[in-house]
Amino acid sequence: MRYLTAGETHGPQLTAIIEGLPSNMNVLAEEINNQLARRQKGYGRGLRMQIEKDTVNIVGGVRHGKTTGAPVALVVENKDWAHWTKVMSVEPVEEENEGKRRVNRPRPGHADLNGGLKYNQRDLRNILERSSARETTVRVAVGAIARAFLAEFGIKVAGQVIRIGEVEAVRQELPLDELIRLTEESPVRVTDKGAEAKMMAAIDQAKSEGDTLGGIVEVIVEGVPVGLGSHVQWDRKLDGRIAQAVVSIQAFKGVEFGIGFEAASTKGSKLHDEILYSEEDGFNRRTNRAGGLEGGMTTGEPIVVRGVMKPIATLYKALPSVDIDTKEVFTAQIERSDTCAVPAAGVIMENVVAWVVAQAFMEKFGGDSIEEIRRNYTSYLEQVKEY
Ligand SMILES: Cc1cc2nc3c(=O)[nH]c(=O)nc-3n(C[C@H](O)[C@H](O)[C@H](O)COP(=O)(O)O)c2cc1C
Ligand SMILES: C=C(O[C@@H]1CC(C(=O)O)=C[C@@H](OP(=O)(O)O)[C@H]1O)C(=O)O
Repeated sequence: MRYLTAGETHGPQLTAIIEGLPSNMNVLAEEINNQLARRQKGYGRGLRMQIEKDTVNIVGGVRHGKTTGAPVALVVENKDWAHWTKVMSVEPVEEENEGKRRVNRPRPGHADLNGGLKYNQRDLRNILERSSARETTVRVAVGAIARAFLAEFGIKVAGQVIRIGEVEAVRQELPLDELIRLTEESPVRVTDKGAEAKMMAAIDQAKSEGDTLGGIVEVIVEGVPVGLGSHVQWDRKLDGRIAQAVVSIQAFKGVEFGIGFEAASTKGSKLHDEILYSEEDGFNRRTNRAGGLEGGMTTGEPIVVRGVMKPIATLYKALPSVDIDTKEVFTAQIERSDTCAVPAAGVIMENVVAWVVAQAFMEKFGGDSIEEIRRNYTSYLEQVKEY
């Protein structure tokens, strides 16, 4: 399975094409819209989220709510396009519009300068339009389909915010449904009410200072069988593939699994998850410090992965930059911007991780219809049970 996205942040729409989904799988616009709505929430976002009302248009590969095996095409419209039609027009614009909203003072931390130099663009809008995290709308729509696929096999995905700026949330070990319920109620997607208030105050303060904040989000995938991914080739290792998906989210700079970076200062005897066996549960572990992955393969324990998001690049109190025309020192251009997008990014991370796990599941149990995959899966579970 693979997918591509296209579209600009202020263009008419974002598009995704997914290739390789099995037939006879339920794909409901309502489920996709639910994920899109989750992505739009989250304390700290700018005015754009009040303009958009993201909903999906399924324009290929699905009939009467089920996949046919053909590529699935998804479209999400930009409501903001109405305000940008002239600036963004695909036709050459008239002279009077030519200079309007041209970007010539690159923002440190964004893609503007590198993209301008690389693609030889003198209007950096041609870079920012595509580097913008607006693109994640359709990645989330794709992830919603991956989640629906995983749900057919009892696999669930959830997420929570662990840190915003200097405020860390106390992590509770909760049943996944409870975690989902509590984080859905929280504007910053935490279960720790004390941290919630402090995080919101930190975002307000950063905003009033023209500054921005980053943070850490955690994603948990429960119900995965042992043996997704593989140890035999570098690009089949599932931890590596999940890491790639996480760091591909705009502004994500780090990733860790299970106990993560703490592993560096933990002795082996205190780190590795002891192997247990019982008739009822088969092979299992008392602990899950590995975060559900060993040797690039799932252990059967939940996948636990965290991603680090840097602070938003566009600062209302802009940083020094250089005008690409005059080469003079100026402050960077200010585009309308978020103060903190960590809670929203947590939803994005859930969905990109769901995609990679669904992809690995398809590789292992793959078939052309959901029925064929179910047969393959059931037979593998028998093999594992009898091992
Ligand atoms: C949900 C989300 C919202 C974002 N909003 C903004 C924003 O309003 N302004 C901004 O400068 N960057 C924002 N970013 C981050 C930029 O898109 C990102 O920093 C930029 O594309 C450069 O890529 P890099 O940070 O991965 O190197 C956002 C990222 C995410 C995930
Ligand atoms: C549009 C979204 O996020 C955008 C991501 C983004 C960036 O630079 O990444 C910059 C802002 O764009 P705008 O100037 O249009 O407000 C955010 O709003 C979205 O998440 O749907």
